[in-house]
Amino acid sequence: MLMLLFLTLAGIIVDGEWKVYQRSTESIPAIRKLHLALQVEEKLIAERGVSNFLLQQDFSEDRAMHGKLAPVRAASDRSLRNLRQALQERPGPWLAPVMADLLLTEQRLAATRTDMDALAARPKEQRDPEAAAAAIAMIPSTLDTFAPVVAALSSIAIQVDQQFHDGVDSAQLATNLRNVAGQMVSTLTAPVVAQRPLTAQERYTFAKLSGQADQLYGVIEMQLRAYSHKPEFKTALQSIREGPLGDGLDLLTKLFVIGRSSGGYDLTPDQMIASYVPKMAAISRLRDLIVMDMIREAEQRNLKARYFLLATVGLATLALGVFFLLLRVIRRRVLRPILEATDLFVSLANERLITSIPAPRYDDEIGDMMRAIHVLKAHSQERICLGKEREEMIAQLRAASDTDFLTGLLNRRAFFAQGEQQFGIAQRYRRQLALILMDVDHFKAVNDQHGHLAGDQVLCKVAELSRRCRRKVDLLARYGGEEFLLLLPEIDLEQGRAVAEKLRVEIGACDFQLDDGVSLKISASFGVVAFEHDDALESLIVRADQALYKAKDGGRNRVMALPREPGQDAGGRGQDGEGWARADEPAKLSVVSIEK
Ligand SMILES: Nc1nc2c(ncn2[C@@H]2O[C@H](COP(=O)(O)OP(=O)(O)OP(=O)(O)O)[C@@H](O)[C@H]2O)c(=O)[nH]1
Repeated sequence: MLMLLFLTLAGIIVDGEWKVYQRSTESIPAIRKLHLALQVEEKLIAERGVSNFLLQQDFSEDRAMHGKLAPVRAASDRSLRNLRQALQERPGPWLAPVMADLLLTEQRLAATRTDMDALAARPKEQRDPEAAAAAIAMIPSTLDTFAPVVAALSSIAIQVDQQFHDGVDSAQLATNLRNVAGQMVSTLTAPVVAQRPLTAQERYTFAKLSGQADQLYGVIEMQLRAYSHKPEFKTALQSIREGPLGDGLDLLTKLFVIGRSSGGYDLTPDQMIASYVPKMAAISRLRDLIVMDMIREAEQRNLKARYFLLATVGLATLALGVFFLLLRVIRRRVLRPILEATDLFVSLANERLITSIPAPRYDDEIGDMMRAIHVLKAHSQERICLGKEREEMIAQLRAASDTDFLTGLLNRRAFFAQGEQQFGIAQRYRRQLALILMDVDHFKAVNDQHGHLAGDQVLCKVAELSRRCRRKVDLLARYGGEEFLLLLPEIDLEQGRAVAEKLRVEIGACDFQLDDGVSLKISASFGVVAFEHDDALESLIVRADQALYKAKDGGRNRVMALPREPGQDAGGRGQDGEGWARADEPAKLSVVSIEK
């Protein structure tokens, strides 16, 4: 967005300078075209003067007279050609109407020349005076046709650069002055040729023209005040004052005075032309001076505009470069680190500590922030480690508090905690649940004969064998000393008995290898009960204990499965052992006892 704004601003400035440069470039050809048009005007005025002069003479047979006409016509044609060529160089929407006026001028000029040549071919006395007057009048009308071309080119030159307003006006006024001066001498040509007094019309025209000449000069002088410091302008104005409006005008005024009375002029028409016409060149020189000065000025402006344009483009490019560099630095040193920091904060918040934190590149605020994130990450890591350690410790403590330190089985506390759950399910949903209480037989003797450590080994082995016998859902615990508990969900009394029997067989079949190389054979007794309307896990254990007692009492190494008798309450060992039998005897009761 910032970049767009900058580019727009730079574009506007460069575009402004480009327009100034373009205008100044267009200005030079526009002034040149106007100059060529003013030259056409001058040549047409000159042709008019010579034509007028010749029509007063009898030159049907005079080759020399024809020789005077040809160069002025050629000059007119050349100037028209030059203008036409220049106009086509840089065409624009203005070209079509200007070319149309130019064509009309050329057509009128050609028609005028044809008429004039037809008249001139006859001896002077045979010429129709009206036709001669009409032919003479056609040349000014050609000038009138050409006037729009000059006006159009003047306004184009001014439009391109308003600064040239005075210069364009002055050049036009100079051409007008040249025209008026030419007309003045033309007015006197006929009377001087005929050596006759001036007609009233001629007197009026001359007086009017001489007044116009004075006025035009005055205006030109005023317009050129800005150029008064330039000596060449001073000289040019002075030569007009001294030439066509000085000696020249004095001569014409003298002839005018004679023409008002006698008409006896003391000079020939040729002498008059030769004395006056060359003086008119001073006016054309002033016009050319004005035009050349405008062109010089336009060229200087064009050069200046080019320098400005180049400087603006250069500065804009430089500024753009600096701007890009600045943006890069801001992006590198501020924006990117902030985005990185945001990602890092999010990572830290989500405890994704594997995200690496870039090392701070600079010793600035962003660097401080990166260092702070490093510290934050270290703290988070520490906190998470501590948390993990704590959880592990809790787990270890929990495991330790639930586990029997010798056998690794559940201890009595954990058995009750988890067993209550199973008992609750059985009680609530009337599910089957069996409990086996196992006691190693004559274990005291093992301790006594082989030592306490050997006793521990035996207990560990019994625990291992028990582990192999149980399912995943069964709870196996060391109840205390050499007693073990096995709680079997979804198992009835008979199935429980079978499990106990299997375990009894396995223990009996096992060789208990002691560290001292002695191999022992041991047995265990089992009390088995199943859940039957018991109101607590303890009562189930009590009943299992009773069954165990009966198994011990029955001779050990046997399984006693004891169903709950109607109305039986929890009781301890020492109750009547009635109702159990040896396994090898057919069971008389529902109690089954197996002895190896
Ligand atoms: N090595 C060892 N001995 C233990 C441990 N806990 C209890 N005892 C011993 O186990 C013996 C249990 O003996 P008694 O209760 O008399 O029973 P018994 O010798 O197995 O005889 P019956 O149960 O009647 O077959 C005691 O001598 C206890 O000291 C233990 O963790 N390790």
